[in-house]
Order: sequence, then C-alpha cells, then structure tokens
Amino acid sequence: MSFRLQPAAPARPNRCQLFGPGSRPALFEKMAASDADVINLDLEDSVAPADKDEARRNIIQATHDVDWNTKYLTVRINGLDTPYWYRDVVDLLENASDRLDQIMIPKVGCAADVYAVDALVTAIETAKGRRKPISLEVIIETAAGIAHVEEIAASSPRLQAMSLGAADFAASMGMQTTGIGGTQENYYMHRDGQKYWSDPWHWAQTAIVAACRTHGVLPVDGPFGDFSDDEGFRAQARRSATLGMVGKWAIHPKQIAIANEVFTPSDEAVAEAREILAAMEDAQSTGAGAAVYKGRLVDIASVRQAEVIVRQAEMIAKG
Ligand SMILES: CC(C)(COP(=O)(O)OP(=O)(O)OC[C@H]1O[C@@H](n2cnc3c(N)ncnc32)[C@H](O)[C@@H]1OP(=O)(O)O)[C@@H](O)C(=O)NCCC(=O)NCCSC(=O)C[C@H](O)C(=O)O
Ligand SMILES: [Mg+2]
Repeated sequence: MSFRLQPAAPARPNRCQLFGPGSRPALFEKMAASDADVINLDLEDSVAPADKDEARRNIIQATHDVDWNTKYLTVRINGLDTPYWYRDVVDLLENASDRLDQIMIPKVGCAADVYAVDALVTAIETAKGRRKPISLEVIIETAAGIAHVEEIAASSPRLQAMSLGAADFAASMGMQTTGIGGTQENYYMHRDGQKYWSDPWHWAQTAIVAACRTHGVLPVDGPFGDFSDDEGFRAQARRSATLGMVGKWAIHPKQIAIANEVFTPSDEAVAEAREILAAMEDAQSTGAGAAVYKGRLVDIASVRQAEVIVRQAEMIAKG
C-alpha cells in the first residue's frame, strides 16, 4: 500500500438504483415500495422538455408526501449544457424536504462541472439553513468524462457514487451500436470459424472502478436497456461485480431482484471467505505467512480479498 491510504467508500448498500421519470408520479409509491437500495427520480432524459417544470414539482412534492422508508433518495438533474440544471438545483434545494439525500449530475466531463454544482448546492444549503448536507453522484457517459475520470472522482467531498451511462457513452464515443450495455453483436474475436464475444464496456468500467477506489467513491454500473433479457442483465451485473462495482441501475422493476442477488455476496462466497480468514489465522499463529486452502495458496493478500466479501455482506445485512 502507498503511504497514502486508500479511503473507504460510503458504507451503505447501493446494489440497485431504480430509475423513474419525474413526469410519472404514479410510479413513485411503487418505487418506494420496491427492494431497490437507491431511488433515482429523473429530471433529465426520460422527461420531455415541455414536462420539466411539472416533473420538478412532482419530485419536490414526493419528497414531502411519499414514505421513502430507508431508500437513498436521489434526483438526476439536467446536464450543465442545458438551460434547466440551475433551476433543478435551486428548486430542489429550496423546496424539497430533508428526505432528499443526493443529486445526480449527468454527463460530467471534468472536475469543474462538479465544482459548479457543489458551489450552488453549498450556497443554497447555507442560505436556507438546510441541516442535512446533500451528497452528489455523477454519471460518466462522455468521452471527456472517461478521459478525466480520476479528477472527477477527486472533485468534491460530497461525491459518493459514480456510474457508467452506457447509452450516452456509446453515442459520445461514436460507437457503432444502439444497444445499452451488454453484448454487442459486432464486438467479437474470430478463430477457427467461431465467434467469441468480448465486452466493449470493460475498459470504461475498470477505469471508473480504479478512479473510485482511489478516492473513496462507490463505482456503479449503469443501465441495461433490454429489460426482457434477464440472463443478459445478470451476466452484465456479474461482470461488473467481479470488477469491483457495488451495484447496477434498474430501468424496470424486473431488474431489481437480479441486481440485489448479484451484488449481495452469496452464502457460499461468505463461508469461503470466512474459511480463508480462519486458515490464515491458524497459519499466522504458527508464524507462517501463507497457508494452503483447498489446494491453493492463501496469504495476507487473500485475507484482504476475503475481508472485502465479509465486509460487504455485513454492511448489506445491517442495511
Ligand atoms: C421502461 C418503462 C417506460 C416501462 O414502463 P411500463 O410500460 O409502465 O412498464 P410495465 O407495463 O412493464 O410495468 C409493469 C409494472 O411495473 C410498474 N413500473 C414500470 N416502471 C417502473 C419503475 N421505473 N419503477 C417502479 N415501477 C415501475 C408499472 O407501473 C407496472 O405496475 P402495475 O401496473 O402495478 O403492475 C418504465 O419502466 C420506465 O419509465 N423506466 C425508467 C426509465 C428511465 O428512468 N430512464 C432513464 C434512465 S436510463 C438513461 O437515462 C440512460 C443513461 O443516462 C445512459 O446514457 O446510459
Ligand atoms: Mg445518459
């Protein structure tokens, strides 16, 4: 480990972020009653320009009226290149109840984007005497966002989470696909007459995970558009969890249970992690720095790996 220790990310469950348009208030009670850890009420792309004002009013009302229970309640504002975003922040911070936890900033391209929102949030919080500080989350979904991902991860002490937005990311990168996440037909290797599909999102995900882990931010996988494809969603979520992401968006309630299952360490994984910890404790009590567990080497690094799984399971169990 470097002399500079790796900060811990916020210790709260973030296995599934359920999205719903701010212009469909009929969905809010259903979202609140769902099993998602995080709720993202949207003011951005799922809301038509003519509906922005009403969507803002719906969301503010819902922070007062809906019982969000233990959900982490987030609102996605409009991008900083639009005329809507400042009004989103001002109206929310001046009128939403203290139930509002977080603001999500889409299409962040550099640290200054986060700085601008942070400055506005800070001014309104102070002016209005809001007691609960609002946290921020960002979406990396442009070429600039991924090019500046580390400075974005370091941009504000309010920053708690960072997602990959596959649809806008693909558009910004000029990728030849209309798919949102998952396997892309033309992204394959070819050998001996066989196609082997690869993962075009992998490199962006690992860049996000590295930036987040360096700065104590939760790395999250974004949307998987084909909500009829459960196994495609599960495979994408499993790849993300294996890479170190803590959760995934759901753009339809069907996806919540799969995300929760994948991002909760299984009983078998937790049992194995505990066995590794026990094996290493035995080894260390005899002065050994390594041991053999089920025919494979385990050492002090294995302890750190096992602790990740046990800590994750304990944090989720606590809620
Ligand atoms: C995708 C949807 C438009 C589908 O809505 P609908 O046609 O109503 O779905 P169903 O009839 O299958 O719904 C079945 C029941 O589930 C309820 N429902 C539907 N959606 C939600 C929801 N989001 N939360 C809670 N409950 C929901 C229906 O009311 C039905 O209930 P019942 O009648 O009682 O059985 C819709 O799901 C939707 O709007 N999804 C969210 C879209 C969204 O927010 N998109 C923005 C995020 S993705 C993005 O922005 C891309 C990203 O930025 C990037 O660049 O990658
Ligand atoms: Mg987007």
